[in-house]
Amino acid sequence: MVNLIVCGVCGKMGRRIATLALQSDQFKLIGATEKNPDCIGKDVGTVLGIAPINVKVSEKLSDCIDQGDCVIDFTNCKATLENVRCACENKKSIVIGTTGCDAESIEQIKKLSVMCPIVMAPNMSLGVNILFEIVKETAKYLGSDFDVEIVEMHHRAKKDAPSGTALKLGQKVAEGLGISFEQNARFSRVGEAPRAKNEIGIMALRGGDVVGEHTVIFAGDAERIEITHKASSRDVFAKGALKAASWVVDKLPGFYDMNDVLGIKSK
Ligand SMILES: NC(=O)C1=CN([C@@H]2O[C@H](COP(=O)(O)OP(=O)(O)OC[C@H]3O[C@@H](n4cnc5c(N)ncnc54)[C@H](OP(=O)(O)O)[C@@H]3O)[C@@H](O)[C@H]2O)C=CC1
Ligand SMILES: O=C(O)C1=N[C@H](C(=O)O)C[C@H](O)C1
Repeated sequence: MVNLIVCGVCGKMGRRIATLALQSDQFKLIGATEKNPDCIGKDVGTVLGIAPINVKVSEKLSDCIDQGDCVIDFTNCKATLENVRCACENKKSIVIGTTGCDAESIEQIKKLSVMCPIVMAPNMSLGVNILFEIVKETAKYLGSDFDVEIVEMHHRAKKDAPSGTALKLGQKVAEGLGISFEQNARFSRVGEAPRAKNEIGIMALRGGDVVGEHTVIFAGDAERIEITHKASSRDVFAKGALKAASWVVDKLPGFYDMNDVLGIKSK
């Protein structure tokens, strides 16, 4: 049984993770945090719309970390960094789903992983983690004669753009082609914008209640491959986050991703 703490429990992801954890016999939800003042201090069950569970929503992770084994964080990058620091100082494991972190923040999180085990992944669904490998292999087979464009669509409330998943898909394409992602990524093409060889285009669409859709287009002369993943429920991410929590809880300190959790060996 994993004693679990969910950070961002009143958010779209936090609610699903907490709800599924409460339905599972592998987890005991012993704590939760939130920034939204309408949630802080209330019983977690009450904010989830079920019977009270006798666990209050805290304002800070340090208020509830003691009894926890593992923390799951789906908040924002500033909060994530504070939560990683708190989890690692208290020798607890942490699963991070938050996206939109800059390179410097990710570097700080990696440094903290010498103190505690951390799983960080921009997408916790099985399908997208398989897609990462398919895309890398496809880029390797097709080579630079095929132009790669990545298109993602998410709900109107998403705060970061492009999605963390789209960025990682771009990195996988670059790995497959043996080129630098940073030097070849081209975001939201506008104006006079002829296509350079090896460019990896990334476009972000926002609207409605779209849970998460990613398409990678490989466009050649007179033929095109398009590979799409569509999530129609946040539960695919929430289940992946819980799987990561079960996996990471007894691991040694280190920085892990969903390939480690799912046992996917990247070629
Ligand atoms: N890895 C994956 O598989 C997935 C990753 N994500 C990522 O997860 C993150 C959250 O997504 P989502 O749930 O849709 O976003 P939401 O905005 O719905 O939820 C985030 C919640 O975290 C709260 N929060 C902010 N700061 C703190 C803090 N210091 N302590 C505790 N809680 C805090 C927010 O409160 P307030 O609104 O008051 O700021 C909000 O309730 C995003 O970065 C998203 O991209 C999403 C889906 C899947
Ligand atoms: O904010 C979201 O909703 C999602 N964010 C993740 C990302 O940025 O890649 C994953 C998923 O597509 C949903």
